Amino acid sequence: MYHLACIHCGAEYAPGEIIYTCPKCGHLLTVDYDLDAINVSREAWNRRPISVWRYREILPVTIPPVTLQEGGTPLYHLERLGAEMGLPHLYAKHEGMNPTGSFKDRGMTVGVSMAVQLGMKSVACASTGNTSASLAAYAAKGGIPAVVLLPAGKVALGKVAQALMHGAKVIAVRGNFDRSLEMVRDLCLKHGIYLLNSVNPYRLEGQKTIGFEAVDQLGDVPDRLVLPVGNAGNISAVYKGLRELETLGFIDRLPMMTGIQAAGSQPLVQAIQGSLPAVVPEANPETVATAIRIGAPVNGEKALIAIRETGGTAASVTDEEILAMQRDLAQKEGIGVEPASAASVAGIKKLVEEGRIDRDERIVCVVTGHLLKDPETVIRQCPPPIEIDATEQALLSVLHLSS
Ligand SMILES: Cc1ncc(COP(=O)(O)O)c(C=O)c1O
Ligand SMILES: N[C@@H](CCOP(=O)(O)O)C(=O)O
Repeated sequence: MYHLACIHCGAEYAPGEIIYTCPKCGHLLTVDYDLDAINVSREAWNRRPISVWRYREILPVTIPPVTLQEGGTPLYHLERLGAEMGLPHLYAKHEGMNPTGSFKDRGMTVGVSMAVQLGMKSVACASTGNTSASLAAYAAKGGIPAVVLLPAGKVALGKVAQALMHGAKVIAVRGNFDRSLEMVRDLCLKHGIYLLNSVNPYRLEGQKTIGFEAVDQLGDVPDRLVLPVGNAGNISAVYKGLRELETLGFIDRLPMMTGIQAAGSQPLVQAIQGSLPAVVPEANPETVATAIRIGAPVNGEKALIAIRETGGTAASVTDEEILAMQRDLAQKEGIGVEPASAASVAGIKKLVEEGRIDRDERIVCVVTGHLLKDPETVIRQCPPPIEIDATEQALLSVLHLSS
């Protein structure tokens, strides 16, 4: 059993109400479960395959879900990079290994299932790319039409390709992501379309399972969980889920939630570092990590709570640091991620160099999206293939081998 609740005024709403913010005070909503009434054990969960749906008792979906077998992503021990940074217990949870290549699939399996459960006939989102790719795929699986609004010219090629191929109506807005989100929110409210951005509290329920899996795979609660932050939904979702595990008595402490933003787009970092009561939007966000090119994070209020309540922190990294870490992950660990995803590990490198974290911590960095999402940024960084004549001599010559 669950209901919707306002995180600010505490007003409660029936689970079937199609609302995204509190009608009384305008603040964000959350999904509140009656955790005392939930009959589940960790042993029962552990007997199920690791996936979003292992944790179905604390998810809102009651119908057979719209699923593409999301979750169950690998947790890698970053032995080489960890040794270089002096962090023996550094891990990466590779969310790029989800069906459409990002963590958004965890949210969309729940979000699109809820759209069906609530009888909605169409779905929409604004996106810097991954949300649209994921929504398009899950809407296709669920048999519902999808509309996606993208900031024109600012979305990585792989993501646009996915949204188009999965059959969404793709609209490029001459404006940034924040403006696109305003437009789609209006559209959904006025035209009865189901909004599946992270302001939808049900969608975030799916994303909280990243934290559950990290705990299950590590066999313990990490000391620190590090996420790249854009609209701030993911860090908020993971924190909420782990609070629920704590209330259930399945874990006895929470990790320090740590958010990393790009230097050109860091309103959450400024709020944390300046001890501000709220996130002040950045009017002109800019970064090579287009996934997190977001100036007005809609979940800022939730993210501030997640970081402050767990003694976590927030830091920013430059585009150069992001790209250097993207190459390091690829070339020293074999892990291919898109730029925004590398921000979490780049952030940890910076925090440890600045002496802001303990080297003995067990740290899980969430790397959020796959390398192939943004091939253009990869190609720009790497030397081109060496073209040769189709002869053995030419081949040996470029390899500096003699015949
Ligand atoms: C690859 C990637 N990483 C990180 C983020 C940031 O997640 P959030 O918006 O939940 O903070 C996004 C989207 O915003 C993303 O697509
Ligand atoms: N990176 C995101 C942007 C925000 O989407 P949200 O719905 O998770 O807030 C994207 O991929 O579009």
